Amino acid sequence: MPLHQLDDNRVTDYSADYFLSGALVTNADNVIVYVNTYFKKELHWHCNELIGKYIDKILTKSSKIFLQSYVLPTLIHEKKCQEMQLIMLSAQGERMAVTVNAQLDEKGFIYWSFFNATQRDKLYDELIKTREKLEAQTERLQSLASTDELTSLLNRREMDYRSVLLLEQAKRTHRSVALLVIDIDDFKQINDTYGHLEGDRVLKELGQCLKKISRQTDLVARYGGEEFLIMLPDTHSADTLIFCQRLHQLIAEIKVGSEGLTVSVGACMSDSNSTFTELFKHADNAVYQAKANGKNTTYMHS
Ligand SMILES: Nc1nc2c(ncn2[C@@H]2O[C@H](COP(=O)(O)OP(=O)(O)OP(=O)(O)O)[C@@H](O)[C@H]2O)c(=O)[nH]1
Repeated sequence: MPLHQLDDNRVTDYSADYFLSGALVTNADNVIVYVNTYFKKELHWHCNELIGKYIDKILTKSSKIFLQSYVLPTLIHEKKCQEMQLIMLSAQGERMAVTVNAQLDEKGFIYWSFFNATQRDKLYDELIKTREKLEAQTERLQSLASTDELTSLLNRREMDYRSVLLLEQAKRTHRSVALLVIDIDDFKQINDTYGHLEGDRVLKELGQCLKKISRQTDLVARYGGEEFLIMLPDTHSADTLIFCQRLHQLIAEIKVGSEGLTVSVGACMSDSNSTFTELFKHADNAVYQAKANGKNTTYMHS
């Protein structure tokens, strides 16, 4: 324990034992030659259990690997290493997260200081948990803001947003896009006859059916009460009509009483100048035409 004599004969003890951090010295063979009493007080090591042993003794397996692969080479190269994160072991094998600074002298001795980082790690863990919670909440809010509650399809706002992006992409790649407006036939009558809950069940099943028939890249939305939209990228008019035929067949499998559900579909194809507003207008007019043609059919805008 070094004692320092002041000019006026007062003796002041500046021992490293008073520091609230571990101080340790290793020689050129990585053997411990000095430890302060922090190792006894906080980690319950007896001095003689450590002096003469390799520094590995107080480190976990992964910290030993880090020591050999990074810390020692860095010390040789740069003479010092700062704020490294290691896990130290107590005499009973308990783990303690530590921040380590180390300095190499010209004789090969390394002067290590270990700071307890448990509190910091706890705080860090809490911050990570809080961030994960916030991310999950944000995801949920984003999903709520973009999907229709009843059918889980895209809602109108999300469809308006995504359709513009999809059309821009189609223009860049010179591909055509089909827009379908799907309107349930006589839905008011379904509600009036079977009640609103049954009407909701029909909307839900139709939503699932549209999702099932569509590709991952298609946009499928509930756009209004009983009006649905599908946007098919990279699709030509012949394929669109085949798609609509299948759509009518599949939708007929949804039963309302003893009858199969029917829809009227208005379809239109994009060209290189189409905007979503124009396409929607054409497809919407086409639905009216399909209704005027007796319902349960598709009308393609030309
Ligand atoms: N159950 C239920 N009904 C809804 C919902 N949104 C809208 N509707 C009903 O959908 C019906 C639409 O009726 P109309 O616009 O007259 O259309 P329609 O009866 O399908 O007639 P056509 O379009 O000519 O075939 C109305 O009765 C609305 O109340 C909903 O979320 N749930």
